[in-house]
Amino acid sequence: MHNIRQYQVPLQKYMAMMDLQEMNERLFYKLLIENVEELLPVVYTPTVGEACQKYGSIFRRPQGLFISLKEKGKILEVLKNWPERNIQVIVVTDGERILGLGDLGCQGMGIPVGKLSLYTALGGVRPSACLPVTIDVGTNNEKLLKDEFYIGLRQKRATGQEYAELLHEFMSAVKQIYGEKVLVQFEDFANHNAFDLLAKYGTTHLVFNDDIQGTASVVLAGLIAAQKLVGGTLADHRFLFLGAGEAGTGIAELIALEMSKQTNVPVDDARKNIWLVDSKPWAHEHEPIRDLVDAVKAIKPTVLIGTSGVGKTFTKEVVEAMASLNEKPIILALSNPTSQSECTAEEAYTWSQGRAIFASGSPFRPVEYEGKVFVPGQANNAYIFPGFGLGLIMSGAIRVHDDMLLAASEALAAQVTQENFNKGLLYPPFANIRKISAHIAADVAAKAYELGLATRLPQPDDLVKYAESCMYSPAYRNYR
Ligand SMILES: O=C([O-])CC(=O)C(=O)O
Ligand SMILES: [Mg+2]
Repeated sequence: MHNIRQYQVPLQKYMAMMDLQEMNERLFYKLLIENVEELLPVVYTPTVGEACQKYGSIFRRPQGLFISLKEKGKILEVLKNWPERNIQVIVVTDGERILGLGDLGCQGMGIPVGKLSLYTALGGVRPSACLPVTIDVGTNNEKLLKDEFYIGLRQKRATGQEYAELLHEFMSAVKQIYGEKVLVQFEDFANHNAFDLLAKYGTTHLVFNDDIQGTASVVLAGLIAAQKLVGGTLADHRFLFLGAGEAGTGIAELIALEMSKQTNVPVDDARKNIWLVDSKPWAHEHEPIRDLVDAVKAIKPTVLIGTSGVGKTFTKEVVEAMASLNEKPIILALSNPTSQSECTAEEAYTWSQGRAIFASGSPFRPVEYEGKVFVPGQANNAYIFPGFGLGLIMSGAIRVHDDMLLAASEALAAQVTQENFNKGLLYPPFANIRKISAHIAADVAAKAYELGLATRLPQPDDLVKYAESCMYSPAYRNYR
């Protein structure tokens, strides 16, 4: 750590950590686990975003498997080149929508690599069981196409049938070589492909989309926890979203599902409390409203959620309108990385005179406002997906079910202590993340057994203990 801390520039810390991962995997994970709050923003959001933008010029060795259009018809063979056979989790991207940064083509590889290192560090999945994959169908990023250091195919993105066939070959090959229980996590695909792939493979494969389902689960956990701060239940709230993409609609659907379970109302009725700016699938009867401030004034939401990928859209006017409507406005600025955040923590607290309950997608430092210190929560997907994946793996689940997402949200919300609430936190500190992941894994596994989707039988008596016993630990031995 002393060595890593010599670097002032986050990207240099990132490169030093990637070198360490390559050179001494055990030490990499030991550092990451023991210094998780300090290193998470280095190996993951926000620094990983910058790393992807500059991936070609900081390239050292391939850290994952690239599968390009040129490998069409040979994907099974390509997979066989990977040195490990016993794969449990694949994180795959096509690089079209990396965080809120757009199309980075092949340079998106930093995301599967980073997410899988969190599967290991936070969820205890063995490093050798993790496979990062980037599907290279080209890029529409003109700057990258002209960049001498670009590492991918220099062509416009393949779409339509050509795209679908490559993805289908990949999904079939993966099941053929690694079996039915391999978890495939889709990450940072563009909206249309993300929804299509999840719908298409959800019934035949064990698939999970972190941007839709993981984000939904982590945000729902924060909202369940927030009820302890503001009182009442989810059904007492009105939600307004800016951005109806993967995250926005994913969160909205999961909130509606949870509300409908809590209050026994049909999901369609629960949806009436949720509004998305510019959304077709969620359209309500209402005259058109042009901008967000007017939407806030007209809808009078108690919760404002930013999932647009566009920074600085929660302006002073917007936050002030939320604060004038609510004693404790809940404001979630979820777009990543920090540059795309809808507002900063400081803006949320200052413009609401210290009344906002705020969380963001990317980390912000504590803020002092009128002598009081506010610690912003981070609605970080890393709270959920590592434990969620571990729960699927340890129960031998063969499909993902929405009720498992609800179980994960409730498990995470239950880990927020009174002491955390006293500081205004909606999420527990990351320092305890392995314990949190074990609890999430246990509850997800329990749900898999309950739904008849688990294949590891008999069901262990104590699922938390069992989860802990499954977790990889980078322990050093004492030699005499
Ligand atoms: O990476 C994160 O922290 C959340 C995420 O998946 C994204 O923004 O695409
Ligand atoms: Mg993502």
